[in-house]
Amino acid sequence: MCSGFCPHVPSLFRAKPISSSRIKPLLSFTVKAFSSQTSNPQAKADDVASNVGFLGIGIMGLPMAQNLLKSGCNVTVWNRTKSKCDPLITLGAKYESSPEEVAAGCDVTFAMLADPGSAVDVAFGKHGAANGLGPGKGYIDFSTVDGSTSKLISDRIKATGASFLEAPVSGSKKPAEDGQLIFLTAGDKPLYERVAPYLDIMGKSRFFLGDVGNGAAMKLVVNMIMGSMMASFSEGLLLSEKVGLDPNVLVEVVSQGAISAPMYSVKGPSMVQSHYPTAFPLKHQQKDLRLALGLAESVSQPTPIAAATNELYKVAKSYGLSDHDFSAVIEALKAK
Ligand SMILES: NC(=O)C1=CN([C@@H]2O[C@H](COP(=O)(O)OP(=O)(O)OC[C@H]3O[C@@H](n4cnc5c(N)ncnc54)[C@H](OP(=O)(O)O)[C@@H]3O)[C@@H](O)[C@H]2O)C=CC1
Ligand SMILES: O=CC(=O)O
Repeated sequence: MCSGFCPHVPSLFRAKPISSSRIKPLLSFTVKAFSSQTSNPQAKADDVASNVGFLGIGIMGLPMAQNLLKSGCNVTVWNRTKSKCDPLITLGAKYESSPEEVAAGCDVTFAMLADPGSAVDVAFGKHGAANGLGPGKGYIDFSTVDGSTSKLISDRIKATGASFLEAPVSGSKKPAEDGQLIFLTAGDKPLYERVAPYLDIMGKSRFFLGDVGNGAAMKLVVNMIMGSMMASFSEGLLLSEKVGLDPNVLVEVVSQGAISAPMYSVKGPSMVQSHYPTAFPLKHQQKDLRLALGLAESVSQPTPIAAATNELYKVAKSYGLSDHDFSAVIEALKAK
C-alpha cells in the first residue's frame, strides 16, 4: 500500500500525514497540498471559534454535529423532523426553524441530506439556505449526490456571493461517531482551508480533488465498489451455508486473507443471524449505485457488475428493506 508520498501518485491525490495530532488555529494552520491526513483527539473549540450551522440531523448528521459540539463549537441546527435535534439542543446547540435562518446566523453551514432532491431543497428551495447566504459565508454539502446536482447547488450558492464546497464522506455511522470520516472535497479551495479544522474534528482524513463534481464522482465510485462487494459477500455466505459449511467460519477465513475488509468482519456475523441494524440504509446504497451507473453511462464506461448489483438492491427495496442496513441485500438472494 502506497504511503501517499509515492512519486507515481499524481499530486492531486496524495494524502500527506501530519506529524502533530493537534490541529492548528483557524487562520494560521498549514493546509497540505490538496489533501491531508490528521488525527483529531485534541481538536478543540479554541481552534475553531466561529458559528457553524448544521442542516440534516440523520444517522450521519447527528454524530457529526455532536462531535462539533463536544469540541466546543457554536453549532446551530435544523432538521425537517425537529425532534431529531433534541439530543444536540441538550448538548448546547441552538435551533433555528429553517435552513435560511441557520445560514443567516452562521459563518459556515454544513448540510448532510439524504439524496439529490433533499440536498437541492435544503440548499435553495423555499426557505432554503441560499436565502440566508451572502459574501463571506460558506456552504459545505456532505450529502452523497451526483456531480450535476452538486454543480447546480454550487451555482445557486455562489450566485449569493457565498462560497461552496462539496464534501461527501466515506465512512459510516461508527466512523462518524468516532470522528474518523474521510472527506472527499472539491470546489472552493479557500473555503476548504477555512473549514479544514472542522473536518479534522469530524474526520481522520480529507482530500481536495479540484473542481466541483470530482468529490461526488470519487464518492460514487467508492460506493459502487462497496455495493458490489456486499452483494458478492452475501452470495458467498449463502452458498457456504447451502453446501454445509459454517458461514461464521467463512467470515473468519475471509478476515485473514487478501480479500479481508472491515465491512465483512463487522457485518458478517449479524448477517448470518439475519440481523441488519442500520448504519448505512439500503435505500441510500441503491441510490449511490443508481447515480454511479449514471456517471458510468456519461463516459461510456461498462459497469456490468454494478448494473447487476443495482438490480439486487432494487429487489431488496421491493421486500421493504429500504431502511434496514445495506447488508440486508442478502435477503434478495434467499428463496422466498
Ligand atoms: N449512513 C451512512 O453510513 C452514510 C451515509 N452517507 C450519505 O450521507 C447522507 C445522509 O445519510 P444518513 O444520515 O445515513 O441518512 P438519513 O436517512 O439517516 O438522514 C437523511 C437526512 O435527510 C433529511 N431529509 C430527507 N429528505 C428530506 C427533504 N425532502 N427535505 C429535507 N430534509 C430531508 C432527513 O430529515 P428527516 O429526519 O426529517 O427525515 C435526515 O436529516 C446520504 O446522502 C448518504 O448516502 C455517506 C456516508 C455514510
Ligand atoms: O456511504 C457509506 C459509507 O459507508 O461510506
